[in-house]
Amino acid sequence: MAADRQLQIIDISQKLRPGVPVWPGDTEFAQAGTWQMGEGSPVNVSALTLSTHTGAHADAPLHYAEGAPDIASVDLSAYLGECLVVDARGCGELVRPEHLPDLQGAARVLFRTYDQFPHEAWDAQHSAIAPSTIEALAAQGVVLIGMDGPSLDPQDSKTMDAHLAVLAADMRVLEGLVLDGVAPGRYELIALPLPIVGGDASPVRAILRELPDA
Ligand SMILES: Nc1ccccc1C(=O)C[C@H](N)C(=O)O
Ligand SMILES: [Zn+2]
Ligand SMILES: [Zn+2]
Repeated sequence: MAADRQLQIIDISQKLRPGVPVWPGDTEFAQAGTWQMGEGSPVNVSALTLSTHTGAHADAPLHYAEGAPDIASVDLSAYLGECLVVDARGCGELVRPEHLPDLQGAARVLFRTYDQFPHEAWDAQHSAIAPSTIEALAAQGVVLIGMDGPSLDPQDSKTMDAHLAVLAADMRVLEGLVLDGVAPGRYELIALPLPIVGGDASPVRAILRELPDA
C-alpha cells in the first residue's frame, strides 16, 4: 500500500493587508487592535474593516440582484470540488466562447488572464468574461466560474451583463484569485465563503489541491 503522499496545495488567495487593491471608492482594508497582551489583557484581539469584495472573494446573487440570496444562504457544494484551470491570457478585453478549450466535463472553471497578478495596484483595464461565454459554460453544466480579475464585467460596465448571465444560470462566482504559475488543468478547488448574513459577497481562502493519481 503506497503511503498517502501529501497532495500539493496551491494557495490562490490574495493576502489581506492594508493597501490591498480594492475597487475605486470601495472600503479600504484596515485592521485595528481592540485588546493587546501586556496591557491588562491576556490576549491580542483585533477588528477588521473591509469590503465584502476584498481579495479573493465569492459574489452572492444578492450582489447583482435585489432580494436574491445572500452569501450565508448559498449552497456550499459549488465551492468545493474538481475544477479546470484555463489559460485565458491574451484573450483581450473579453474571454469569448471561442477561447474555451474542451472543458473535459468540469463543473468549475477558473480563468487565468494575468501573466502576473497586480498585487500592488488596481487594474482598471482587467479582462472580463463575455456573457456568451458564461452561457456556453452553463450549457455544459458548469456551476462555478472563477477568475483572477476583480470582476466578471468590465470596470465601466453599467449593465453588468456577465453577472446577469451568471444570475440566469444560477452559477456561483469567484473573483480576485491569484493564478500566476498555475498550469492549466484539473485540480480540486476549495474556496468556501463566510456565512455573512445579508452579505453581497465574502472573502474566501481559495486553494487548489492536486488530484490524487487517478
Ligand atoms: N467593490 C466593488 C464596488 C462596487 C462595484 C464593484 C465592486 C467590485 O469589486 C467588483 C465586484 N468584485 C464584482 O463583483 O463585480
Ligand atoms: Zn465581487
Ligand atoms: Zn462580481
